[in-house]
Amino acid sequence: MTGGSTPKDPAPKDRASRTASGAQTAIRLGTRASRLAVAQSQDIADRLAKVSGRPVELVTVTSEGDTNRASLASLGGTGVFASALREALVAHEVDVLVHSLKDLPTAPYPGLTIGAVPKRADARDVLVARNGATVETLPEGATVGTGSPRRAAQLRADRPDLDVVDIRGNIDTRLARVEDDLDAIVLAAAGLGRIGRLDAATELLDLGFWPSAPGQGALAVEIRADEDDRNLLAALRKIEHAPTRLTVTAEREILAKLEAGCSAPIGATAVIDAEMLLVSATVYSPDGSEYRTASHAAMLDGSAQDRLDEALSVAGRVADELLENGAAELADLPATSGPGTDEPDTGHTAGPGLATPAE
Ligand SMILES: NCc1[nH]cc(CCC(=O)O)c1CC(=O)O
Repeated sequence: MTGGSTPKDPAPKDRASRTASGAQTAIRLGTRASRLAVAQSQDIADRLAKVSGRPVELVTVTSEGDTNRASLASLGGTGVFASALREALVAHEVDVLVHSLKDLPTAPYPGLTIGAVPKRADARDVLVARNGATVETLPEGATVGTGSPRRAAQLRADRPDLDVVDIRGNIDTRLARVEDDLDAIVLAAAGLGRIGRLDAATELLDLGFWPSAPGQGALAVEIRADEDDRNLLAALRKIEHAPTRLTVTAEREILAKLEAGCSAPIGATAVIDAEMLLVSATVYSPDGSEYRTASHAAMLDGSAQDRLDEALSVAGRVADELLENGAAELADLPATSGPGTDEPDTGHTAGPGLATPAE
């Protein structure tokens, strides 16, 4: 190397939490522009600012899922919302992303990792109906909107007389349909709560009969896998909620094992009760006429890693039992092989099971 006398401006790959002059560097949080995305991003930004002592600035990133009016299914898969954000993260344009965990594909994304899973909000779905109706009191043949095959199957399982209508759009758009042309819609309690509209709910749907999407109500804070900003890493550890990480890991493992996308007709619920992890999942036929449920439990002890391994193992048993009972055929999932033919994790990155819209 021939020593140049005037060093160029160093352009470090990773920014330190302070500049050379001692000023604090802002943490840049990439977000979609939707009301829900901004609400949950701002919530995490506020918490990160508090625990890191640094400013956190929101950077809006537009994705195809936001601009394309076509049905999400035609956009070719899960993660349509996440991909533009993830590209910005990989390119060092932002430092953290906040995702709704249930919209995030289970396959790992090269170069990125989930830096924190904060405490989960309500995992339940809610009914928003005219005249304060509940599922039970909806009039015969009432129209109920949802874009989720799981919710459609659950509604049909309970009330075969209902007219389930496929709807799209953000939460405000969907709420407006109840004023407009529908008798009711089904939404996530967490999303409604985050935009301050939980008052619109006319019934909270019990997870026992209405298990919600794996990871529903939880957020994932994504960072670069090689992030070396120690202040940021410490801040993420402070907003991490270990029981949530554990339960959503179990729920998402079932989705991965069934090779299902985020809108497959699958509900999953994991809870921790007095150090006991209970994991159960239900897979529906699209018309709701049939379903399979499996549940397993285990005591949790040992290190955080032991507990995560146990969660994965319990979830694996749930998935295996569902497959043994024909869940893949029932819901038309690609994972028709059943237990015992575990291939190296190749099936999760592509295939028809992933080419499905977000809920
Ligand atoms: N795909 C839409 C979506 N993604 C995340 C939420 C909010 C709930 C959550 O964060 O789990 C919603 C709205 C809904 O399902 O009603």
